Formats: sequence, C-alpha cells, structure tokens
Amino acid sequence: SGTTRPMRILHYVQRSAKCGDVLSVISAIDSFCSKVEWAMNVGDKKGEILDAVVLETRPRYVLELGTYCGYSTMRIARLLPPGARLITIEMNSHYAQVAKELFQHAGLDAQDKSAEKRPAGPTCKVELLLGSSSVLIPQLKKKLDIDKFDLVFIDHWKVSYLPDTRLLEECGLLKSGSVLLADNVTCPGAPDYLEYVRNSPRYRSQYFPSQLEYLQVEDGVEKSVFLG
Ligand SMILES: O=C(NC/C=C/[C@H]1O[C@@H](Sc2ccncc2)[C@H](O)[C@@H]1O)c1cc([N+](=O)[O-])cc(O)c1O
Ligand SMILES: [Mg+2]
Repeated sequence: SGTTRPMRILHYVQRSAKCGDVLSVISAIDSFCSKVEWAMNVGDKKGEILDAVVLETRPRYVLELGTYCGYSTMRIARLLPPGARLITIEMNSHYAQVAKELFQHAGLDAQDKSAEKRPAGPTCKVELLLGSSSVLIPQLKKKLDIDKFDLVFIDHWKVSYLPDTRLLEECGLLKSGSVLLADNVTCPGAPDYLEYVRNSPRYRSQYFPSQLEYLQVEDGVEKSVFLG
C-alpha cells in the first residue's frame, strides 16, 4: 500500500519544479526518470521530435491517445496558440488524477471533461477525457463539438494504434493534411500499425529514428500525413 510510480513522479515535481512553470515541470520529470526511476514518458529526445512536429503543424485541434502522467500533454500544450484545443484520453483514473495534478502544478489551463459541473464551451486548452479511446473516439464530434483533428499523438497500448487509427478514419475525424505521430514504433513496436501507414495510399509516412526514453535503446516515432 505504498506509493505508485506516477505518485513518486508527482511528489518529486511538487518538491522540485517551479509552480506555474511548465518547462520546469517537464525537465523535473525528465530528471527524475533519468536519474531515479524510469517511466514511460516520451522523454526529452523523442520529445524534441514531437515539439518540431507540433510547431510545423501549428494545430488547432489536437488529440492524444494515452495521457499517462501528462508529460507529452504538457510538451504539446506549451506550444499551442490560445484558442487551440488539446484533447487527451486516458482510461486509468489514477494516471488521470496524477496528470491533472501535474497540469495544476505547471499552471496549465486544464479541465477534467468527465467532471459534471463544467463551464459551457472550451474554456481551457487541455481537456482530459476519462475512458477508453475505442469508446470515446466515436463520441468526440457530438460531445466536444470538434469536427477534425489537425494532429493526433498516439502513445497508448501498442495493439490499439491500428484499430484506433481506423476508427478515427471511419468517424471522419481526419482531414487531408491531418498528421498522426506515433511513439514507440520500434520499441516496444507497433508492427501492424507501421505496415498499415507505410503501405496505405491514404498516408505519406516518415520515420524519425531516436532512442527509447532515458535509455540507450533504439526507438523512433512515425509521422504519417493523412491524404484524405
Ligand atoms: O507500453 C507503453 N505505453 C502504453 C501506454 C499506455 C497509456 O495509455 C493508457 S491505455 C489507454 C488509454 C486510452 N484509451 C485506451 C487505452 C494507459 O493507462 C497508459 O496511461 C510504452 C512502453 C514503453 N517501454 O519501453 O516498454 C515505452 C513507451 O514509450 C511506452 O509508451
Ligand atoms: Mg510511449
């Protein structure tokens, strides 16, 4: 009945990162996970690729599958202009709670969309949805009044990458030019997803080699542009 790894990350951040400073929260997580305890954040090396893709895409509507502690949520949110919306889906309520507390420490304007009492309309940049992507993706248009996503960051269960991508297509949530960015396509790997986006005429796919977070192990992210 001790603490969990996400709780230990949260406590370290609360002790050592500057309140309201999202960059100091991000670097505190990286420092904890590289020196004290590994955790499955996208990390600083692949995080720089994520940053570059966000800046290049200039997305207004972003979807993230797999919040975990919210590390990549914060990396993305800090680069979005006001008015942009970042929807992140997490099915583990403990991880979601830790992420929310990290967003608060970072001073990120975030809202738990699954809360009952919430102000009408998108008053904040980060909207955390509690539930499974396969259940929530078909509800996004109706629930959140979002038509298409400009950028999707995929970092949840590796076996869910492909089915959820197919679901995004079927739900009409991608437009010509929408960018999918998938973490871990080398380690742990998402072979069926890779095979799909690299061979489908509906995507132009590009691999960005890097390393697994905090380790000297090969990994990489795959950027796939939906062609409509
Ligand atoms: O397994 C990995 N990631 C799975 C991530 C899973 C995250 O997404 C939801 S599942 C969900 C959320 C929403 N909808 C459906 C399911 C989990 O609660 C967790 O927050 C992983 C593993 C390694 N590694 O080295 O072993 C490295 C990485 O970078 C990884 O991302
Ligand atoms: Mg990952």
